[in-house]
Amino acid sequence: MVGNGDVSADHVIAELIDMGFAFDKAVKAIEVVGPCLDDALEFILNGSCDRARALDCCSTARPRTLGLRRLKQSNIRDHVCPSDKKKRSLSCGSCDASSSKLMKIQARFEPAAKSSQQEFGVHVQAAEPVLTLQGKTNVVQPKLCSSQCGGVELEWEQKVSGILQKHFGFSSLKSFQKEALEAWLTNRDCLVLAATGSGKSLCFQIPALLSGKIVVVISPLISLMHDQCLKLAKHGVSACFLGSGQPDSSVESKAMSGIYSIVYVCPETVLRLIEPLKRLAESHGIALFAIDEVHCVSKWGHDFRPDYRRLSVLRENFSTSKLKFLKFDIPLIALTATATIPVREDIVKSLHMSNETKIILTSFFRPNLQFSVKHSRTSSVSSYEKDFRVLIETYAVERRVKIKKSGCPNDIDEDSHFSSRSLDDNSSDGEESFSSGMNPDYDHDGADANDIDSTDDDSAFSCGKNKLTVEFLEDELDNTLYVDDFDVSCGEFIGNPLSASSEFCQASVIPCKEASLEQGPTIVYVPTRKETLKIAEYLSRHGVRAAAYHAKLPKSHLRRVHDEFHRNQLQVVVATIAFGMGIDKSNVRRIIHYGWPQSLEAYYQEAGRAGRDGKLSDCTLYVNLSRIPTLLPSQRSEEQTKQAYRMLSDCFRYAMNNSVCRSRTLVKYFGEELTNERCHLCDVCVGGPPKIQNLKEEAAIFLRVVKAEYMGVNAVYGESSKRNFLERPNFKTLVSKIRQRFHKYSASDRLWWQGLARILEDKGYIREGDDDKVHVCIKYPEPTELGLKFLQSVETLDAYPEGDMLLSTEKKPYSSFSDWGRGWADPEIRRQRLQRTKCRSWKRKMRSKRPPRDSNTVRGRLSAKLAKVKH
Ligand SMILES: Nc1ncnc2c1ncn2[C@@H]1O[C@H](COP(=O)(O)OP(=O)(O)OP(=O)(O)O)[C@@H](O)[C@H]1O
Ligand SMILES: [Mg+2]
Repeated sequence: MVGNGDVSADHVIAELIDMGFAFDKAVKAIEVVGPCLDDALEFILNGSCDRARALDCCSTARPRTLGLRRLKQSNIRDHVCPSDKKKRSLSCGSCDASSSKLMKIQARFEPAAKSSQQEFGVHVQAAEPVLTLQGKTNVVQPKLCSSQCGGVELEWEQKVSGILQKHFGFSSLKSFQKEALEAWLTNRDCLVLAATGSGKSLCFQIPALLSGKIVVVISPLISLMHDQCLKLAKHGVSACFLGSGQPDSSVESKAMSGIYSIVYVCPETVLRLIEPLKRLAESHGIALFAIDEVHCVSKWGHDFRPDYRRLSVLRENFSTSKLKFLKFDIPLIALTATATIPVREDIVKSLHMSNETKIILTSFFRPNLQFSVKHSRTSSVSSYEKDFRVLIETYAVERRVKIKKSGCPNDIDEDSHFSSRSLDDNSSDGEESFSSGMNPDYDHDGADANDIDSTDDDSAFSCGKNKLTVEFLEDELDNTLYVDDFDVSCGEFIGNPLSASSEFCQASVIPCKEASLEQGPTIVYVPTRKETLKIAEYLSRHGVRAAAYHAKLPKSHLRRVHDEFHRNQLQVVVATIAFGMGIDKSNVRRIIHYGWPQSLEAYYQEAGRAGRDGKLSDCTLYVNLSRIPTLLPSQRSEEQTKQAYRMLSDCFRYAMNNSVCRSRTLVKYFGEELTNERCHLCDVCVGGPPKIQNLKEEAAIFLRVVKAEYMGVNAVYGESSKRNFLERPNFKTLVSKIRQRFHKYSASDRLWWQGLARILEDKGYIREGDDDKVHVCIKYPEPTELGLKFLQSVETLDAYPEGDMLLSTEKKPYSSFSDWGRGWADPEIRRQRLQRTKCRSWKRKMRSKRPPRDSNTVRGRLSAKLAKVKH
């Protein structure tokens, strides 16, 4: 029928697809019930439809939207506001004997509104509000009072277990999830700190299903809310998201009238909706306020959002003192995977969480992630060639296998050059967003004398088949994707059947180092937008199905990347931090950080996208160990800048360290001591630390020079004078002095001394003299008492050389300016350098010979004008 060119059927299918239903589902519905939208809808949602009535209804001119509303509301309302029939009230004596805990737990299941049932006594359990697998309302009959049938705990655990099986396909709760539920059942606020991918979302999803009341979830990103709503719909739970990214204006009023079990909302919107939420609390009951990714509350966190800080209004407005119909303050649950100890304290304080807040702290350790750090300049195509060779080869093998299986190379070839093609497709709507709001506004590390990094030109960019315009070349840190930055086609999700082959069933294999990586996608995180495009283009050119992702790309492109990534159609996404929080795809096998992350929290958060199925996954950090990271977001207060530098410094130390297990360092950063000494997977555990060295002689020289300079300046200007500090030589000058005074070290590398200074600082022998600023690396070293004592002692200084120290001792053409000068004497070095200079001047010449700009574009006209002025 559908395939026979039936126009009305096609029309109905199109409408269904518009509503967000899958094509095959729409086709099947039409085949069964005929080309009637209402009946097709009923068939999809309820899994059945009276065929005779369907035919009858097709001839009735009933407004389509009304039909839809009737279906949705009757289905969902039925269980969101459980009717008298669905409840059993017990005022029996057996209940009187129950403990106070029982009373509290029972209160959980009462609707907040003063309903008629309340007059009959305490409800033991509300009907379970669930949608069946077919999307049909299904009310589980309430059970008898728990004290009658053997224990409250057993009662609710059984109930949860049923919900878990039915909706999510899991056999049991994880212990931290159980603890969080227990806290909620006893009306306590709760702060959950659990590893990425551990399953925090269930802690606030189950209460909605268990109580029949509404759970309001505050979430920072629209893409995250969208993903979660889609998943819930798949699991048969009605949910929606609200915010400026919500295209359907009716969803908000529907949510406020209690249609959805779970309402996701961005912080700005929840602040606006306080009054409607109060009415919702009275009419339907709000079971819980969940604040997801709660580290955004804290100024000390890596992703501070000012609106998150104002969420204390939830406690202020939804407490018994404000709302007389409440029996207890509506509990808050706050969840994050990346909060250091100061951040946790800040969260509890700023959200006005109660003094009895239950803190659930699980291990941050991810046993299936193998961490490693590699040195790379990360800025040139030659680095890409070196660093992405294995990745390209891996996917090439995958392609070959696919071609062999399908026997049709064309199918697969079509997918290459993905990123370029996708961007081209969107060029029209993307143009505006690319050219607006981009400030090349970040601190560059002043390349110092010893840095021999050759800056790359844009040749890699312009020589590709699909040229990218200059509008793509902005170089700013990405803004995190705020709610407004991402629009989605629908925001309303009604439960769909749970697929039998649930991708959420977790594998519980604990990988060992011998295991090899399975096939799966990769996310490459880069610090700037420009690099997302450069690298995606590079990978596409080498046959990898790769796409770029950053907040300023066209929304349609971002949507497509999300979509294709989740459907395994993309092999690599090259992204800024905008593709971080909440990406929950089970089989991500590799996370590559290509450049310095802004903090270890951000790093761990992004690395946490890997291996969510529990299988071995790789997290590699490629950074230029010869450069101090200084890339910071613009528009920060002085205090925030200091904090940002502190976080960068922690990152820098993490990468430089090569003697302590990486996982150990990472979890320690979040205040956890790994029970095992090592993870047995990271590069340090597998490759072992470098050879320990006695650095006494160098340490003594360094301390002596620092002491002499420090004393000298103090002697001239007095100890506490401001001038004293300004006159003090900085680290670079100190190294020059060492080179001048000690012949043995005349050709030594500054990087080596930088590593030594860090070791001395860690030991407490020197300190930073500049108290006004935070530096990633010590800038004005000052000797400490301990350092001066060490100078007098015969103590040795045994230490592992760090990343920069090892790098500086690796063979390289020259290690200092003097060596560089000497290099000209070597004919081979001279030839190479002259070759490079020739190449540069040739490129300059070619640039000047570029064809005239297109007079149809603003840029073209402007450059023509400029050329005129020059002449
Ligand atoms: N009890 C459980 N048993 C098995 N799998 C579970 C359980 N709870 C959650 N999961 C699975 O764990 C995965 C991660 O869940 P979720 O997205 O809630 O993680 P998260 O802790 O919020 O991670 P992130 O910090 O990255 O947001 C999901 O795919 C989910 O299916
Ligand atoms: Mg989460």
